[in-house]
Amino acid sequence: MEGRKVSESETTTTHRALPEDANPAGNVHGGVILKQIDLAGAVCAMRHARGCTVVTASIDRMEFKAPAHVGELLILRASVNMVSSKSMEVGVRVEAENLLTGDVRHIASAYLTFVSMDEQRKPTPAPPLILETPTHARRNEEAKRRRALRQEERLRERQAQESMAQETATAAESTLKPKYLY
Ligand SMILES: CC(=O)SCCNC(=O)CCNC(=O)[C@H](O)C(C)(C)COP(=O)(O)OP(=O)(O)OC[C@H]1O[C@@H](n2cnc3c(N)ncnc32)[C@H](O)[C@@H]1OP(=O)(O)O
Repeated sequence: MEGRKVSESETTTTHRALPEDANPAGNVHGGVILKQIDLAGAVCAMRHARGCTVVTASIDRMEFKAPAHVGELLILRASVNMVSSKSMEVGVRVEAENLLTGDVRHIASAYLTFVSMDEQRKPTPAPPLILETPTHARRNEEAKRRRALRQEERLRERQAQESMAQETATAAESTLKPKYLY
């Protein structure tokens, strides 16, 4: 499959924060920002996987570094950091621009994993990623480390679920058995 350059899918989207996006104090809800992150990331992933749809498989833990306020413009910049076989890590940086003063603040950064899907809605390979700059190479290295950590975490969770299921089955079996046999 032919590779695709990082610059071919880089995406910038904006969202003007309106009163319905915020709490009574005028701070934009985290969920609103998260939705915009997911949308921007999906556009970027779809541009990379052109011709396939994508689904969000995971969003890494994220922190809100500063509040965004009603009236401000959220600016979301998304780019593909890494492609493995069927999944892509997309990084999204969110800034808030005060349209009156021009002041811009970093609000949050997030890393999302999207999976490209074929017409039968089955995971399908995504085009390899062509890195063009030292920044792309650095982000790619960091993304590989995050992928390894994610895989370890998923394995740990699966093992914990399996051992819990085993304990539940054992407990159910012991309550079914009569306690005293005469
Ligand atoms: C419009 C939207 O955004 S949809 C919004 C919400 N998202 C969804 O509804 C997605 C629901 N989840 C699913 O459909 C499935 O769990 C999928 C498609 C994400 C993965 O399905 P699986 O059967 O696990 O697929 P499979 O084992 O073949 O893995 C496919 C790829 O997904 C990756 N993957 C699967 N689960 C995860 C996860 N939790 N986090 C990160 N990557 C994941 C795998 O590593 C693999 O990538 P790779 O080939 O590059 O290594």
